[in-house]
Amino acid sequence: MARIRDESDFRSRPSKHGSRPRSKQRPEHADAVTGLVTGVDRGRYTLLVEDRSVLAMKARELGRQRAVVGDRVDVVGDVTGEDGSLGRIVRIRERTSTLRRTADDTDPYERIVVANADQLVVVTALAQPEPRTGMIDRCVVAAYDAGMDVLLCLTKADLASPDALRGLYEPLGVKVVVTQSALPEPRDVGGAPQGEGAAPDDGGAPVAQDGRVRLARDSVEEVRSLLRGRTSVLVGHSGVGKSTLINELVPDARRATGVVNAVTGRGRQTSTSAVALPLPVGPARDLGDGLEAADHDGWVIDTPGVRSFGLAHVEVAHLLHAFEDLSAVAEECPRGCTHLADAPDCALDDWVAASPDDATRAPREARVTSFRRLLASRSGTDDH
Ligand SMILES: Nc1nc2c(ncn2[C@@H]2O[C@H](COP(=O)(O)OP(=O)(O)OP(=O)(O)O)[C@@H](O)[C@H]2O)c(=O)[nH]1
Ligand SMILES: [Zn+2]
Repeated sequence: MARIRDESDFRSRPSKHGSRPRSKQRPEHADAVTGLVTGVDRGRYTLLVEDRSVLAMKARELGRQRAVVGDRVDVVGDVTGEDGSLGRIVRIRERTSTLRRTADDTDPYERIVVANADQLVVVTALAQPEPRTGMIDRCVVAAYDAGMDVLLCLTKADLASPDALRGLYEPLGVKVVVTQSALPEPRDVGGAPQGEGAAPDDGGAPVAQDGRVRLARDSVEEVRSLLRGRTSVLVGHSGVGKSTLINELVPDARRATGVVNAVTGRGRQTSTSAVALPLPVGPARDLGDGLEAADHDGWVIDTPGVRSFGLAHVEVAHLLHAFEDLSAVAEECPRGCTHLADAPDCALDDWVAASPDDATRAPREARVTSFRRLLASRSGTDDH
């Protein structure tokens, strides 16, 4: 069978300096199998290979290349997934997308956060904590720059209205979905509320065993329908309800992340590593003991450590390409135009001014204003 040559052909040539004989498979890695990186923790990778969870490390020949969650990799060695087994990652497949963030105060490196994802889900509470548009803007910029779609998931709609935020982001083509806590269930007269889903005595929203509120079922299923068949990265500030949502979408999240925990031997997953969870096709599905490929339809990637995106690496021209209409208009801009509100003779202003009627002007204006907000957020200082 013909085999495509790639960099591993080069890397596995015998060294001029060493005379150590190569093992039989090494030059070709003909026995390599493909896996999906679902977790990374301190140099140990959790992979899904067929329907097995396999632990692996990087082969030396990968050099400084780093695999990240979402990567497809070729792995050799012990890929049984049995206790104590360890495979070796010999190749990282070409990525269809890379979600990056620039170095910031707390992290001096530019990092690829996740590979091969096609949707960024920005989880934002409508209240408690108050929404921060600066953070949402930066997420939108990072996603569009990576060629990913954005889904804005507005939580806690039982506490505040989503209308104002919709108005800010729908003009940018951002899809918006709204979740809220479940209404209190009518209680049996004389019967004490019991177990999961039971209403607390104050008549507030039902609370799960872990103390979190239960979410309205239809709102969770609407989110699920928007995640189906896709690889989605969820980001959000602490307290916005991201874990609550993930637990409802992937009831086995804890068991699934247990795969990662087994690696470190610690009770909890580290707070800085992303983890990919298989999205069950429906609410009642149980994944069983393993990550059964047939039982899921899409991946939900949780990023506990990512609270913001440094965007210094994002170029204006590249970002503009995510907006076809604005990109065409901006062809008429003076050279070096920043396209910001104070830019002289920016064609975006002419475009709004040239609206044939009020019904056209309002959405054009909203789109330009929102786009300029995104541009301004690249500085990374606009944290409100
Ligand atoms: N009223 C209301 N409260 C909610 C809703 N969703 C989540 N909460 C509550 O908000 C609080 C924070 O939710 P979490 O899911 O822990 O938030 P998180 O974003 O995962 O935050 P960290 O765990 O700090 O990363 C919890 O007390 C939840 O019960 C909602 O739709 N409505
Ligand atoms: Zn311009």
